[in-house]
Amino acid sequence: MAIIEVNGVHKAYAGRPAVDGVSFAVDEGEIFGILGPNGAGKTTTVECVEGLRVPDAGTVRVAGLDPVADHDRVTRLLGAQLQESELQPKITVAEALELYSAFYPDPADWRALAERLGLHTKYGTRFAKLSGGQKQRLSIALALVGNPKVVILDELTTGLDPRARRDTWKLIEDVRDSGVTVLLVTHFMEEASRLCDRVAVIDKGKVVALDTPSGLVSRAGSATVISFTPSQPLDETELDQLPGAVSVEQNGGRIVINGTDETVNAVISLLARHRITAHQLRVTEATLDDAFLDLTEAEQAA
Ligand SMILES: Nc1ncnc2c1ncn2[C@@H]1O[C@H](COP(=O)(O)OP(=O)(O)OP(=O)(O)O)[C@@H](O)[C@H]1O
Repeated sequence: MAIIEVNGVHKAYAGRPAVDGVSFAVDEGEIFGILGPNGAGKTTTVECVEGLRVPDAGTVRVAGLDPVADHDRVTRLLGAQLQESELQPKITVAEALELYSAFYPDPADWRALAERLGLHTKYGTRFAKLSGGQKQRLSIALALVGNPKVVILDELTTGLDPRARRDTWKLIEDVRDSGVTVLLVTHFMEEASRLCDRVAVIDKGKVVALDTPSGLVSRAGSATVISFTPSQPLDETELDQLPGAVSVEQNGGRIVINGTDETVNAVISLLARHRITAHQLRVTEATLDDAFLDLTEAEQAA
């Protein structure tokens, strides 16, 4: 069942469209990613979901409620991550958790939450003295303190080192496993691949693709790249006719074929048939990075 429904949302700033007919639905219990280049309209979209911006056209529903007309009720269902600048540098971890839990009618036990997020040894530490990873954990704790059904996390791991980023991913999985739906805005392909059940790729205010991370990868024009240097020249027509081959390039004796798994098997049979040896045979799989570039490049070139 969809807990967030965004339908044909448009939002312009001073006549310039930032969000241009965006639609998607987030199912209860999933981690749904919004991925896109800078300025694509991701933040504006989630601000419409939070009721912080009013769409010029289209509708948004959170658990069936309008985030603008039913703002108070929606605020109780949604936990949003704070921007760093929204916390006073001198506030301590315990003070921030206690203060924010007082904003909600039915808050979580903030001490249990702090323990779950590994913040219980930092109660007396001022916000300004926390490490980047600890600040992120506090912002997640504050997003969860109101016992939300949905948590919205925007650029969660930007600026974190690889270990802190991985720790944060584990936390997000734990949050989802506890029954909270997660809407995650990210620039990181690895983060989207690892965490998200489904991803909407937004570019220039439009959803250019919506699929599982592996679905997006397999849609990329060239899911598998096969390259090798044959011991003897190969007939180009035969290469072009390989099943699944999207493109074949020959450069200085090296052959590079964009294709599929099926193409890999066909290349091996072709080589065996002609008794040709392949030197430095490499088969690489496309990643979400490739899919993202494929999906957004056409637009950039336009
Ligand atoms: N308050 C505003 N006033 C005017 N223009 C804005 C405002 N907020 C965003 N924009 C413009 O709207 C477009 C979309 O911005 P938005 O912040 O939604 O994109 P984003 O995908 O979240 O980008 P980023 O990844 O860089 O945070 C951009 O061109 C941006 O410059």
